[in-house]
Formats: sequence, C-alpha cells, structure tokens
Amino acid sequence: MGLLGGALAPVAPVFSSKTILHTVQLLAATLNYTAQSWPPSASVRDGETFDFIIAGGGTAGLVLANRLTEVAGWRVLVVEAGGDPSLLSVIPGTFPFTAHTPEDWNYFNERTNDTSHALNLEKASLTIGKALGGSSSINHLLYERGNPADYNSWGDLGNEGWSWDDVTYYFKKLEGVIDRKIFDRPTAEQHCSNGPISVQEHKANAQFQRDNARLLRGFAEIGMKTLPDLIGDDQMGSATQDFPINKDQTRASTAQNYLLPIKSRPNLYVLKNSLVTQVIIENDTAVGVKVKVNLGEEIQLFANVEVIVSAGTYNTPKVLLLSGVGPKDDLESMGIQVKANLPVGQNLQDHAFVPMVITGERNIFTTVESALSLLDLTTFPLPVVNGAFSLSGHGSIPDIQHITLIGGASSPLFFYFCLVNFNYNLQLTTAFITSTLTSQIVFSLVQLMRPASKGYVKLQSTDPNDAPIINHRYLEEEEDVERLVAGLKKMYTLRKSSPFKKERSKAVLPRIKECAKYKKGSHDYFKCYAKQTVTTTFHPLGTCKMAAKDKGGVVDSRLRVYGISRLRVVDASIIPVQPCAKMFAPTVMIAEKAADMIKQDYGKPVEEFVCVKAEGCEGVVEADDKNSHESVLGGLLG
Ligand SMILES: Cc1cc2nc3c(=O)[nH]c(=O)nc-3n(C[C@H](O)[C@H](O)[C@H](O)COP(=O)(O)OP(=O)(O)OC[C@H]3O[C@@H](n4cnc5c(N)ncnc54)[C@H](O)[C@@H]3O)c2cc1C
Repeated sequence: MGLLGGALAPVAPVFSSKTILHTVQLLAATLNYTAQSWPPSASVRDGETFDFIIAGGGTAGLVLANRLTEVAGWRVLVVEAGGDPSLLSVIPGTFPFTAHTPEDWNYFNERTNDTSHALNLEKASLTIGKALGGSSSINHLLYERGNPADYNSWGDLGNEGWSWDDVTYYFKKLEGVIDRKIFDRPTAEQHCSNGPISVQEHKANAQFQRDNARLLRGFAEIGMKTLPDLIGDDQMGSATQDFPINKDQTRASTAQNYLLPIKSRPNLYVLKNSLVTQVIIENDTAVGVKVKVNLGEEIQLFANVEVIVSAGTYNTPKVLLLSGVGPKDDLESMGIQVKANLPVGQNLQDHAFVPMVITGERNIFTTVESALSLLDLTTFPLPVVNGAFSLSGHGSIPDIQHITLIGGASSPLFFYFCLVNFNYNLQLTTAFITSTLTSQIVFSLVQLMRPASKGYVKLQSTDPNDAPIINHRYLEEEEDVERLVAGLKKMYTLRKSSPFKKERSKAVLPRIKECAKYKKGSHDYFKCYAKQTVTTTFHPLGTCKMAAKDKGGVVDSRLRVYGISRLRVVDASIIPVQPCAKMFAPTVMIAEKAADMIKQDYGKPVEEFVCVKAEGCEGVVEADDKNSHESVLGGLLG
C-alpha cells in the first residue's frame, strides 16, 4: 500500500454512512437553534410578585421550572445569571471548548502549600456552568446514577424517602432512552423511554469500538469484569458509557429538554443575565429576592409561596450567606445580620482525580484516526470506558472509579484537555504529550470516592459580584492519599494486561519538580505525584447538606432550610454523601423529586409516573449495529 493509501486507510472505519447522516441531522438541528429563539428574558417590575422564585436556571432550576408550571395557577419566575446556551454547548463534540468562556463562572480552588504544584497557577480550575441549563449545558455528557448503597446511606442521616428504591423511581422518570440497544441489555428493567432526558449508547465508530474492546479486555484481566451497563445493581467492573444526547444529535441538557418544550407556558417567566444577590428574609420567612437585572440595577421581587435556591454547590451557599443564613461566627465577622445559624458552605465534596497515563498502540496513523473522529461532532469525541473497584474489600461499594480515554499519538485534543480543562501546567502537559508522540495516549482519571477530606465555601466579601472562597482541601487527610495511591498503582497494572502488553505499553511517570527526590514508581513518588496533580472532575456537592439538624443538616429531607420558612434549596449542594457517579442524573433526580414534594406540600395533584419500555426508540436493531455492539461486549460477557 502506498503512502497515500496508508494515510487514507483510517478514514473508512471512522466515517460510516450513519455518521454522515447523524452529522447532517446535527447541522440541521443547530441551524434551527440559531433561528429558533430561547425564551425571551421576562420583563419584570421592581416589587413584582410571583408564586415561586427559583434562583438559578441551571440543571435543577429548570427541572423545577418545568414541573412547577404544570400547576396552571402557579406563576413561576426563574432568575438566571447567565444567558442562552451557545452552539458550542448544544453540539456534543465541542464540550471541551466551553470551559473558560462566558458560560463558565471561572472559579478556582484556594491555593495550598502542599498540593497542586503541577497545575497552572498552582490551583485547580473549578469550571461550572453559567447559562440556561447551568452545568448540564457544558458538562462532559457522561451518564450515570450511582450505587444503591450511596442513597441508602443518606437515610442513615435522618433523610426519609431517599432510599435506592425511592430515588430509582425518579431516575426512571427523568430518563428517555432513544436507543433500542439499551433495552437489549440484561439491565433493561432499569430503563425507561418516556422521560425528558434522551439517552443513547456511544456512537462508537470502528476505531472507538476497537479501542473500547481493548480497554474492557485489559480491565477484565486486572480484575474489573465487563458489565453490560453502568446502571444496575452491580457496579463493580467496567463498561462503555451512555450519553444524554437527543435524536437530532444535540446535547440533552435541562435547558433543551426541560425548558424548550414548555417555553411558551403563560405562567413561566425566565429572567436572564440577572444575578440574585440575596434572599429577602422577614420574621424568619423568605419573602423574595434582590436581583441585579442585566447585572446592573438592583430590584426586589417577591414570592407568595416559596423562594427556591438552585444556584449550585458554590453559588447557593454564597447566596444564603449573603442573606444571613450560615455559620454565626463567619456571618458576624463580615457584619451580616444572622437569620439562621447553620453550617452552610461546609461538607464540600468532589470526585478528586489523579491522572494515570500509559502508552497504547504504536502507530502515528492513530493521530489521523483521532483527528478525523473529531470531525464527528455528534458524539463524545474519544473511546471511553468507565469502571469502579473496591480496595477496602467492601464487595459492592467502590473506593475508586475511573474514566479511561484513548487518544491518538501526539493527540492535540489531549494537549488541549490537559492544558485547559484539567489546568495542568505546561511542564506536566508536555510530559504526557511527548511521551505519546508516536503511540496512543491511554489516559485514566483515577477518582477517589467518598473522601475523608471535606472542604468549604465561604464569602470573600459582602460584594455579590465577588467569587466565593472555595477550598476543597483535596487529599488533606492522609487516608485519602493512601487510598488514591493504591488505586493509581492498581490502574497502572493495565499496561501488563495482554492487549497492552502486546503493544509494549509503558507507564508515563512524569518528572515533577516537587517529587524529584523520590524514585519514580516508588510509593513516595506516587504520594507526591497524587498531591501535585490532584484536581476536580467537576462534581462539587454537599454545601447545604440534607440531614437531621444534629447531624450537620442545612435542609431537612423535604429540602426546606431549617429555621426559615418558605425557603428551599434544590440542587447538588443538598447531597449529604457523595454518590459513586457523575452528578448530572443525580441532580435531575433530586429536582424531579423536589417538584413532587412541593406539589404535595401545597395539596396539588402529583401524577404517577409509568415507565414505558423501548416505545419510540430509534430503529430496530440493525445488523451492523448488532454486530458492532457484540464486537465490543461479545465474548467478554460470556
Ligand atoms: C465541566 C463539567 C463537566 C461535568 N461532567 C459531567 C459528566 O460528564 N456527567 C455528569 O453526570 N455530570 C457532570 N458534571 C456535573 C453535573 O453537570 C453537575 O453536578 C450538575 O449539573 C449540577 O447541577 P446544579 O443544578 O447543582 O448546578 P448548575 O447546573 O451549575 O446550576 C446552577 C445555576 O445557577 C446559576 N446561578 C448561580 N448563582 C446565581 C445567582 N446568584 N443568581 C442567578 N443565577 C445564579 C448558574 O449560572 C447556573 O446556571 C460536570 C460538571 C461540569 C461543570
């Protein structure tokens, strides 16, 4: 084969007729997005009254907007600090490019002496969404629910109604599987096709399928069996990932899937580019909010029924603290009148991760393959396998999860990911990329589950325009370092599994100045490496903990703030104990459940959800689909 033939060879496996069709569908849909308007910003008067005011039109906020406006008599106002989602956020394949744009609050973790020296500015960059749909408009699209034990443990903190069985009802209610292949799995019972959030399998082209199959085989050899699904009772193992992507191949965010379908409801008001600066509290009752409209003039808006704060894990505590709800000493030290003394801002958790990099297939043409796959904007742009394992011998609850991705040799996408999304400094980024100039990069995010180190969010000042102080205290507890190092070491054994051994796969152990005194690969080196490279997987939660008051609760199990009536918090900040999952679906679940609780609390009817299977799903399983699915999972599942 001539040089040209060799260079073109990868094109065939990357582009099928279906890929081209999907790309055309996506282009048509995005044209429609440019033409179609998101709901216009409501024009509101100073002193105007609504029934509900939702502070934050993000992931949870827009689920509430949809469900609460089902009650025709309720006038619901959503106040969102950001604007309409950009096309970069609507197109699935461009998600990496939404970070550090106006759709990101651009927050940073506090700098510490001990950690994060391998990051730019020596601190983690904490991207979160600032647009309709919030973080669901810019997240990385990985779809998961978590482990049954996670939710059952919430009950131990005095939270009635949040067991695995209770939350599964809402996980099903939010889900709208559009891909018939998902119902061919042994876990079909867990899935529904009639919820708002579309879910489909990874549109893995031939290259992705080959890489995913190698990963699954490798992980099976190092003790992580292949699972049919990441959603199921058994989660100890690895599986390929599903994605919240619509039939027209656009991102399934709450902006698109909960807001757009109801944007014309006459009882819905969406105020964009406007910052809630404070909840107005009179006589221990939330009566309204102060808002800077278009980030300028401040007005007051009132709520007859409730104020709901859904501003996310960093900004919800900021709004509450500015309103006098928080730790008494902190508020007094800032001169803020205390309305309720509660541990707002504490209990901050995240899935901290450390990178494991090994080399893969030695073939410069993988660069061409990878670059070509980037042209398919309809899907997650890389082969990806997710998994979990326990090192503490706890059979069903993972200590460590991983997300493992494969990029081509000299991958420009990984260069970008490392430098921009993960905020690694140039030295670390260069070490990863130069070690994989002529071989694939196999990159795992090795994530610590349920950290012992808990962080906090505090006010920097009483100016609502200032970012809050955020300190995750990543790996401050020694037990977290040891657990993560054990996980990292286990993950490095992937290079010894047969698919990677055949490729003479090598561990990439970069030189980091602070770790230079330790022998590469030694326990001390890994400890140092973990502390210097640790950063976020963008899953902050827990700062308005749902628990009994004597167990550190800020809200009760109906998400009402203790001591202040008519005030609720509904977003990821209420999560008391971190689930072993990415946080999009759990946050939508929380908002779906909250909406039902609010309706019940005011005597409104709550419709029973009946799960529909496979109806309306795309296509009968076609011969080539079936084969491709089996080519990844076949044989491995036995
Ligand atoms: C970069 C990134 C990647 C991620 N990847 C994944 C993934 O692959 N899979 C997954 O499951 N999860 C992922 N997540 C996590 C998941 O998306 C979030 O945990 C979840 O969406 C949080 O929802 P929320 O409602 O708590 O907050 P958000 O969705 O962030 O919503 C908060 C909203 O409130 C607005 N707001 C804040 N303050 C104010 C104020 N004062 N006034 C008015 N409005 C305000 C914000 O602009 C925002 O729109 C990711 C998150 C990020 C940021």
